[in-house]
Formats: sequence, structure tokens, C-alpha cells
Amino acid sequence: MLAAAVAAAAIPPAASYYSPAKLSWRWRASRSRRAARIEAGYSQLEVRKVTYRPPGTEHNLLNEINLSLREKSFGLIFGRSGSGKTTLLQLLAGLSEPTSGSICIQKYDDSGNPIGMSEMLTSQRVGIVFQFPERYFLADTVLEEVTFGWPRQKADLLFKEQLALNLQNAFNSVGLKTISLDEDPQSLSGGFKRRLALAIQLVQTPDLLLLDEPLAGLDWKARADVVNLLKDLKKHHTILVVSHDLRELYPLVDRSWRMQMGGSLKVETLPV
Ligand SMILES: Nc1ncnc2c1ncn2[C@@H]1O[C@H](COP(=O)(O)OP(=O)(O)OP(=O)(O)O)[C@@H](O)[C@H]1O
Repeated sequence: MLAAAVAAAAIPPAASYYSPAKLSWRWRASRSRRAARIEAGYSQLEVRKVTYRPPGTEHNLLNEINLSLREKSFGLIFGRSGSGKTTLLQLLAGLSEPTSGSICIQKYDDSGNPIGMSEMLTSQRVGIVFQFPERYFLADTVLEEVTFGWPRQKADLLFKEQLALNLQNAFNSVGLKTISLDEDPQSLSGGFKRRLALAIQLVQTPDLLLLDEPLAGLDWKARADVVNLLKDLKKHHTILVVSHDLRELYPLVDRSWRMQMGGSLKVETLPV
């Protein structure tokens, strides 16, 4: 029902960041990636010696960052305010480019030997939920919010149907299937707004989900709700989080790093 309602909706492509060509590519790419996932072994996100200096400035914000995170695991980056955590997330999301180094996905066999060449991690393969995502909701209804920027041409019907199915899966996985699509996103509870922001990213079936301070600004009940949701999502998704909320996220974490002032990253067990 949800998929049919969403596929039938003709929403103008208000945002250019989801062009039909880009989405078609993503759809084909995600199908081939799904087929690849059936192979034995595993893939891993690898950040290799990434340095970042903003254009026109004289100091590096990030220095030779190395990080690896296996698929379907949960990584957490913590550290003092201003140390460069969000800057790193922006590089991973493809919103800015490293000055040097690379960010890629490498496949391995069961014995840990690399299979073939690594693939560059492109922005199409990454979903990012910024801090306070509800501040960026634009639409009057949940339906418009989630279909914002979808193609509207008839030729894209099959593709829209696929997106709608993805959406149904995303709504199921974040526990949103009971809400009305006509509801105003701003009228949802704090926890449900975060669920909606996650669902919008999951429709694109990203290989990597990045979350910047996912618990910030929520009351204790919504925080527990989001932690439980992330625990479920981790079973099927690779998640990398930047957060100060170490104690609450601790039970989910497979790998953690401290971002140090001066922009270097150090593997470190959580200090809880
Ligand atoms: N384009 C830029 N040019 C110059 N400095 C920048 C630029 N972007 C960020 N900075 C500076 O880089 C530092 C790191 O910022 P960043 O937001 O990545 O830190 P953070 O660890 O995420 O902090 P917080 O925990 O407060 O969100 C800050 O001092 C910030 O002012």
C-alpha cells in the first residue's frame, strides 16, 4: 500500500542532488552490489592517509587519517569539539575532496586477502544524516519529504516503483510504517523525526551510513529509541557515527577512534 501510494505521487524534482540519471545509476549499481554481496568474503571501508586542507588556507584540518571499518559494523569517532570530526564525515560523504589520500571500498576473501582493486567510495554510495536533520525538513507532508527530488517523467515509472519499494523497506526498517503519509513532518515526535531522516537516506540503499551526533537534542526516551533503532540497522548496514554520547552508544560499537586536536585519528577503546 505504502509503495503504491508513493509510486503514484507526482512530486516535482525540486532538488537537483537526486537527478534521474544519478538515481538510475544508483539503482543499477546497488543491484550489482547486492549480487556481489552474495560472494564469500567481506568488504571494508578504507580511509588511506587522508589529509585535508581547506582551499585558500595554510593549515591542514586533517593529517594522514587512516581508518578501516568492515561492512555491517558500527564505528564511532569521538573527540573534542573543533578537532575535525565533522570535516572527516564531509569528506567521507563526498561533500569535499581530500587534499591527498584516498577513500575506498576493498573486498577481501574469507582469509583476509584482498580481492581485486579497491573501488573509490563515491557520494552516491553514502547516506549522511546531519546533526538536527529535522531542521532541514522542507515539505508539508511526510510523503513530499521522502519523495523530494524523485523523477516525475512517465518513462521513469519502473524506476519510481523501485524507489517506492525501497521506501517501503526503509520505513519498515526504521519502524515508521504506522505513521500517515499526510502528516506534517514537523508534528512528529523528536525520535520519529530522526527515524524519518534515516528512512530518507536508506531509500538510496547506501553502502555507508554516516550520522553526525544522532542523539543530540533528544529527550531520554527518544535517545533510547534511536539507540535501539541503530542496533537494528547495524544488522544490515555499515554505520559510522560522530558523537559525544559515548556511554549510550557503547553497546553498539565495534570500532572506535579518537580525533585528536591537530586532526589526527587514533584507534582507541571508548573511555567509559
Ligand atoms: N572550510 C574551513 N576553513 C577553515 N577552517 C575550517 C573549515 N571548516 C572547518 N574549519 C575549522 O576546522 C575545525 C574542525 O571543525 P569540525 O566541525 O570538523 O570539528 P568537530 O570536531 O566536528 O567539532 P564539533 O564537535 O564542535 O562539531 C574547527 O576549528 C573549524 O572552525
